[in-house]
Amino acid sequence: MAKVFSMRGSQEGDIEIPRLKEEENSSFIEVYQENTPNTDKGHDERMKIQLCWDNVSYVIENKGDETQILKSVSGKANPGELLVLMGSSGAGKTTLLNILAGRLKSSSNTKISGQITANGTNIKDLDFGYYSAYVTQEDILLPNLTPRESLMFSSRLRMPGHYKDHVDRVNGIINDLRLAKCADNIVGSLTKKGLSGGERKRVCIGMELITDPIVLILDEPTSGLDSFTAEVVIDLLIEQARKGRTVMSTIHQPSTSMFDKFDKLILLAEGHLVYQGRASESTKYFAKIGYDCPKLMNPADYYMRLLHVVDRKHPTEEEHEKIENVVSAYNSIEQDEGDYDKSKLEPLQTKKLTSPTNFAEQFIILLERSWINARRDPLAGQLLFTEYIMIAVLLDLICNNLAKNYDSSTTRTQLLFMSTATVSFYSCQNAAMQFPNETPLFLKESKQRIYSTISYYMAKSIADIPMQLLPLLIYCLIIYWAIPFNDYDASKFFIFYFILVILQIGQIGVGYILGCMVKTDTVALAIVPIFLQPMLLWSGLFPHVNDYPESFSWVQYFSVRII
Ligand SMILES: Nc1ncnc2c1ncn2[C@@H]1O[C@H](COP(=O)(O)OP(=O)(O)OP(=O)(O)O)[C@@H](O)[C@H]1O
Repeated sequence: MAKVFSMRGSQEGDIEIPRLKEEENSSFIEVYQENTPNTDKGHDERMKIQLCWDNVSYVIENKGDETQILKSVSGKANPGELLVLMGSSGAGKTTLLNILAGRLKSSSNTKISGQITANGTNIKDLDFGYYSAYVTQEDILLPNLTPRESLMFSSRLRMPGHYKDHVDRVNGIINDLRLAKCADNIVGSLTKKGLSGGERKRVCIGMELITDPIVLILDEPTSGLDSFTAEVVIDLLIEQARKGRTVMSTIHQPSTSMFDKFDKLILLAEGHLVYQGRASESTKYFAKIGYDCPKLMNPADYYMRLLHVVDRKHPTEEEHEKIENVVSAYNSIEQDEGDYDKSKLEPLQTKKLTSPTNFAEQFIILLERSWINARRDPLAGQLLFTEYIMIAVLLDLICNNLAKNYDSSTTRTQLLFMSTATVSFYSCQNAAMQFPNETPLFLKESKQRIYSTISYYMAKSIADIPMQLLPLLIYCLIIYWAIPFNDYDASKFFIFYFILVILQIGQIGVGYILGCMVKTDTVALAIVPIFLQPMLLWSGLFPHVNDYPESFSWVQYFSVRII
C-alpha cells in the first residue's frame, strides 16, 4: 500500500494515510465498464482524468478590504474515486469546487491564483466543460416535465445521434440512477407536488450524466435529504466513480455509514486545507495530532465541531489556537506524489464545447419542450382567460346602452383606452412571470453552449403565443359587438383584433425583458406597473399631453397612442 503522507519529525514514526490500491480500483472499473452501454459522445471510453490543483488562493476585495477565502490549497482528485470535501459552513468548499470546475474566474474585485491541471494540462488552456459536469446545489429542472422527458430533451440538445440513440441513452441513465419508478411522473416544484427530494436530485445528476462526463463535480447533492436517501445518492456517486469517472462532491452532515463509504476526504477550515487522504484513515491522523475522535462518535460530526468557528471575523482564542494547530500539523507533513499510476493518463486535447444541433433543430426541440411545459401549467392560461372575460363582461354591462353618436365619442375613446390598458397589463404581466422560473435553466444551458439565445427566445415566445392570443380573441368578440366602436362588420372586427394582437406581442416582449431582470415571478409581477403606468399617461386619454414638461416628451414614443 503506497504511503501518501508522513509526519515530519513525528516521534512515533510516520503516519500512513493510504489510498485505494490501484489493483482494487482498476478491477472495479473494468467490471463496470464491461456492463455499461457505451453512451459516449466521443470520449475515449478508457479516458481518465486526474485533476490537480496547486496553491490555489481566492481573494475578495471589498472597499479596500481584502478577504482571503482560500489559502494556498493544493490537492488532487483521482479517477475511479469519490472525493468528498467537508468543512464548516463558510470554509470555502463551494468556492474551491467552483474554481476547479472553471466556473469562477478572477474579476475586478476577486483574484484567483495557483494552478489547476487535468492530466498535466492547465485547465485554462482547455474548454474544461467538455470533459466535466457540475451538479449545482439547487435542482434546476422544468417543473412540468417528467424525468424521462427532461433527460430526453437534454440528450437531444446536447448529444448527436438518432432518436433511438437518445432513447437508449436515457433508458441507461434511468436504470443506473434507479429512476424507473418515477420516470414518468411530473418533476413538480415547491408549490406543485411531484418527485421526492432524492428523486429530484438523482434526475439532476442524470441530466449531467447525459454527456458522459469524465469529471463529475457536485455541490451538496445530499442537502435536505434524509440519511437513507442521502446514502442512496452516495452509492450512486460511488458507482459513477467506479466507472472510471473522477467524482468530487461537498457533503454536509454525512451519517457514519455514509462517511465510511467515501474514498477520499478533504477537510477545509477557514480556507486552509487541514486533511487530505483516505476518509477511513482520517481518525487515525487526527488522533495522532492530538484530536482523538471518541469511539462512538460520527467522525464527520467530530470534524465539524473541531473545525467550527462561531464568528469567522472574531474567532475566540481557543478557536484560533485549534485551527492553527490543525493547519500547522497538516503543513508539517510531507506530501508524496500519491499512488495513481500516471502512465494511464493521456494528455487532454483542446476540444471545444459546442452544440451538436443546428439552429433549426434547437428551435424545434426547444419549441416542443416549452410547449409541453406551458401546456401542463394551466394556471397561467386560466388566469388570463378569467381576467379577459371578466373585464369584457363588466365593460359590456356598463356600456350596453351606448349610442354611436358624437356624444358618446369620449366614452368610446375611454373604452379604447381601457382595452389597450387591459391588453398591455395582462400580456406584460403574464409574460414577465414566465421567465424568472426558467432563468436558472436557461443560464445553465447557455453557459454550456447547448443552444443559441435566439433559438430559445423564439421557441419560448411561439410556444406562449396561443395561450395569449386565444383569451384576447374572446375578449374582442365580447366587447366589439356590444360597444359601437365602428361598423359591425367582420373585416373591421379583425382589424380591431389585429391591432390589439400587435400591441399584445409588443407587451409580451416588454414582459420578457422585465422577467429577465428579476429573480422571482412575484417581483416580476410587482415591477410591471412601474414600467407600464407612465406609458399609459401618454396614450391620448389626457388631451393636454403637449402641456407636459418637455423633459418627459420622449415617453410618448414608448406609449400606446389611441388617438
Ligand atoms: N463573491 C463573494 N463575496 C463575498 N464573500 C464571498 C463571496 N464568495 C464567497 N464568499 C465568502 O467566502 C466564504 C466561503 O464561501 P463558500 O460558499 O465557499 O463556503 P462553503 O464552505 O461552501 O459554505 P456552506 O457549507 O455554508 O455552503 C463564505 O464566508 C462566503 O460568505
